[in-house]
Amino acid sequence: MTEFPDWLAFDRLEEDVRDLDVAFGRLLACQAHGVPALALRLAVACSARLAHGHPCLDLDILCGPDGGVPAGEAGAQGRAGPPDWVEGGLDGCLAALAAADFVGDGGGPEPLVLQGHRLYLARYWRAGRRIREDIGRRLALEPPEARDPALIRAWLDAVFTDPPPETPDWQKLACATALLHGFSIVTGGPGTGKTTTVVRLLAVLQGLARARGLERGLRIRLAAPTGKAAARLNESIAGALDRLTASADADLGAALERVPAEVFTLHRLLGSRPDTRRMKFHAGNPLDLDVLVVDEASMMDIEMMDAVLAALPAHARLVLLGDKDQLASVEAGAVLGELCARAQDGHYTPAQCDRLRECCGEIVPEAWRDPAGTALDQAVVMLRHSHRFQADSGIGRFAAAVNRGDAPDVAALLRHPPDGLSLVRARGGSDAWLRDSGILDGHAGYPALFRVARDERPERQASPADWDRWARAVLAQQGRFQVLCALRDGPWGARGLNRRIESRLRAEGWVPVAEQSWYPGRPVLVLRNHAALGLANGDIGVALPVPDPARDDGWMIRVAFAGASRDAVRWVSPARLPEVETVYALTVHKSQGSEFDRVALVLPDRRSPLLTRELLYTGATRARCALALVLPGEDILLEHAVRQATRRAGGIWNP
Ligand SMILES: Nc1ncnc2c1ncn2[C@@H]1O[C@H](COP(=O)(O)OP(=O)(O)OP(=O)(O)O)[C@@H](O)[C@H]1O
Repeated sequence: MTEFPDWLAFDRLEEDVRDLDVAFGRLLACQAHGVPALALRLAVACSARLAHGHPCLDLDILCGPDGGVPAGEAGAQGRAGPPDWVEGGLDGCLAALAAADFVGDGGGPEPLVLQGHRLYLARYWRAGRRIREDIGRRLALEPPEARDPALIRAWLDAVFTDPPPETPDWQKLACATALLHGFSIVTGGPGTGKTTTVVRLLAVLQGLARARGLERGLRIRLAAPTGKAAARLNESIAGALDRLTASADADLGAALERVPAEVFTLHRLLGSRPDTRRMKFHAGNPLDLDVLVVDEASMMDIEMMDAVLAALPAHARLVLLGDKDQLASVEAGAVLGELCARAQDGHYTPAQCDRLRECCGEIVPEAWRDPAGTALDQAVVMLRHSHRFQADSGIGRFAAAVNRGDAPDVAALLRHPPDGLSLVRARGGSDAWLRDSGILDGHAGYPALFRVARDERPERQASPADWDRWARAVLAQQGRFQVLCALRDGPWGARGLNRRIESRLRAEGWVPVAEQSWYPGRPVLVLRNHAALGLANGDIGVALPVPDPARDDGWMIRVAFAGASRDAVRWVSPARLPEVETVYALTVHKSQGSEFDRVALVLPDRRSPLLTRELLYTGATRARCALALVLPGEDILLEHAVRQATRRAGGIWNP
């Protein structure tokens, strides 16, 4: 085996260099001849950046004042200037890469690609290029439904009958925008009406398709990145359909009947197979559909976006829904964030404003107009009015202040918390915070979960439907309250908190003795996809006792998971479950796509690069009614988190 040259000193890179990254560096070093050590180190750093969600190594950031510390960490480490191993600054890096035969311009077989000042692994560069080209083609497409503005207007007026909560009616504008383009995005914070808007859009699309003689209607599919997000979208689509159907005339009623409520996970939609990256549906075997709506699109990474676009027929529309301000996917590429980078200010051209006015009667205000707007700008609409939070609601105000990076406002809100918001200090080794934050509350906290599991349990001879009903009640209670945290490890991470909460629940008599790991009421988190069981990474189930005549005590434990439709329950034997862990505390990352009535958001007691503005915002907006912020450390940690916006290297939409 070739000796690993110690002059490369990858361990001095000050990156979170993984074994995988070093192995990549070794491979390049073995094959390279006369290549500067700096080029190899940059290649290893580029590979290491992927673990932080960056699809590329941005040399301007690396050589800039923050010194290339992974996004958001510069302040935490207080370092100024590039790291020591970057010899000769930006010019030195560019010269080293120019001399490396493993770096190309994307046209050849080289494993790395340099574009301007950004270094990519070729695989991600190619995926980014395919995404740009595909979205560009769909933006240029004029869908058949877009050709008759008067008919569009008639249909939009038929579905938007309530007085709008704001002027202009951004939901109506979002519908019109999505009708006019083969690719569109509706972004907005929690409860801004993304689902409501898309149900109206789909009804209008079906109405317009029928009007142009397409009797079979459009083939529409709804999807979301995770099972949890898919289940939630299924519920809210079904609710929105019910509400619209209640006041619909015959034409609208017929169109609504053709709007599906079933939601697929993206993996299921694409036909993912175990142990291979290849999907059943791809460019050579495209999906058979006309419209695809993907919710929670902020969770889509670059590879998933690439796979979805590839599998979508050329004529099909893609509508992405999501909150651009949420945490991006853990994998590389904040695709939605990049695509929505200019959404805040609209940038609609005069021609687009005229078209929108013709199609929906709404006038885009001057502040959102821009004669230099791009094709992508015209296809993105940001909804701004939350129907979930009143203007004075604690959660809404807190989330908005965090999103603005307004640390003084966040501090002021926590000094005099409005309804729905509370600050709980966890100090001096005392467990009082467990009670103060609602975790031990008998009506709303975890004891309520055990109470429903114990008190509402059916009689032994009850019917299967009764057992399912009970399981649904337990799962509904599980969805009412959740402890969230920033980290996995450490006393204030998910692992430490789970142990602490479980032992406290044991002390209070809810959880049985330590040896009994599968006890009634134990909530568990699935850590791996399991296609055969229909379980996805991130699904949460609850262990419950059900009758088993074959056993001496007459009972066995099964884990109940919510099924695909509203009343369905999947019962799984613990022995068949893939990797799971107890989940009294869930990381904010894993909670994406879920919502709870009440949330206790526990911060760590020291600074962490993971504790960012996006994480706080995402955690806070998982709560519908009440948010308790638990602070075990100094207030300054919260201030740092609010100021620490994730700075991803971008590089997908504008390489
Ligand atoms: N124009 C509107 N007028 C009145 N109520 C509305 C309107 N739009 C949405 N709502 C209500 O606001 C709530 C949230 O709407 P919706 O679920 O569509 O938002 P969302 O952006 O998809 O939310 P999230 O993704 O955070 O779940 C629903 O109860 C819905 O009925």
